[in-house]
Amino acid sequence: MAAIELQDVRKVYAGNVEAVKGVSLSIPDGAFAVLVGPSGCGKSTLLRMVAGLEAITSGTVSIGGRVVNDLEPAERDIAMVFQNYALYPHMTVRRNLEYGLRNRRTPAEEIARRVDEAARILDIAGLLDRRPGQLSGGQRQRVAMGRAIVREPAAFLFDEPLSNLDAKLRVAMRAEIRRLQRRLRTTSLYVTHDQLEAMTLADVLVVLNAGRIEQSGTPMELYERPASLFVATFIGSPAMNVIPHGAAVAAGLVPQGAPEATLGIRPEHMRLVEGLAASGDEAVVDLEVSGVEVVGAESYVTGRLGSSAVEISVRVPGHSRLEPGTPMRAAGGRAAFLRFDPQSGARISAVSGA
Ligand SMILES: Nc1ncnc2c1ncn2[C@@H]1O[C@H](COP(=O)(O)OP(=O)(O)OP(=O)(O)O)[C@@H](O)[C@H]1O
Repeated sequence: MAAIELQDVRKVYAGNVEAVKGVSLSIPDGAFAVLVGPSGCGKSTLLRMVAGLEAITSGTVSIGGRVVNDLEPAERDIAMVFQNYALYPHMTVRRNLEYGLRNRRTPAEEIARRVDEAARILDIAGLLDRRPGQLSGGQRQRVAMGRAIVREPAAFLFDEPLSNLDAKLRVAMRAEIRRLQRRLRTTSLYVTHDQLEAMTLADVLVVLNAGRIEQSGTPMELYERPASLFVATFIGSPAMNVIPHGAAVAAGLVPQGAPEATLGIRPEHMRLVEGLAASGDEAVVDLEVSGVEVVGAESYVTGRLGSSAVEISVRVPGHSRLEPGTPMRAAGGRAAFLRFDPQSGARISAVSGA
């Protein structure tokens, strides 16, 4: 096992595309780190530099205390799991699992031991004589995991491994990967653009934006104490409500002349109130219902704030039957509103309890 350390890592592609702009990150031995961010933010580039599939323009990458910048992928003691599985179609599952070990001239009994162990852990022992074409998507993904496990590497690198699976299978495989990693305690770096996947898998969640780390920490730290408006709106679904300064003043949420700030509040920190039923430490806004999304045990009611284009989403229990166009009043505890610098996006207010 091994810690992964990145120090001021940069990547400039031909044509002067600066994909990664100085990333420093420390992933402790045995931790599960997830890189998340919008398309094009540099996630895959960063992962590929750790894997050795992409040259590092500057900075250092070390795995287990050893700088690996100039090592070939095969010399880095890592195993990668890709979204397209990268299985050999003409080989049986057993052969696919054995392949890397055979290339390394691992003794036959050792290969058999590791393959049987991985097949047992992943519950694919009954599939060893099939070819990848005879497997379901989930089974193929398990074989791809198996191929990584048998290597017994210092680290696992995952590049959007679940994005080809349907929603239900993705959730099941996500839980399986987490269980497996907890059991094996192999340091892992996982790339996804799915913030929910990132939240549920990560010990260390790293939000990347335009080639830089916006924030890293535990999922709940990022959720409760986002460093920026970018993190606040990227983490959490539905997204945090954002109210620009002008709209907040017009709605009476902040007094005229108050220092400029963009407000943010999560849908679950708001509630619908009748008349003046809000308590003294709550702020109240009047909205016009613009949409209702029923997600089963609860609903998200969205309303337009005055004549502005600002929409605010409020979580309500059960099946809301509010009709679009109806007026509604929502209240949120004043302490639940976060304030962000309108220019830089940095959070400027303290978070209660933080
Ligand atoms: N080989 C390349 N040559 C030039 N530019 C590249 C190359 N590969 C990626 N880029 C650019 O580098 C930036 C980061 O790309 P990267 O693939 O790392 O993003 P990503 O966060 O993984 O995106 P996605 O979620 O869409 O896969 C993008 O602007 C992309 O266009």
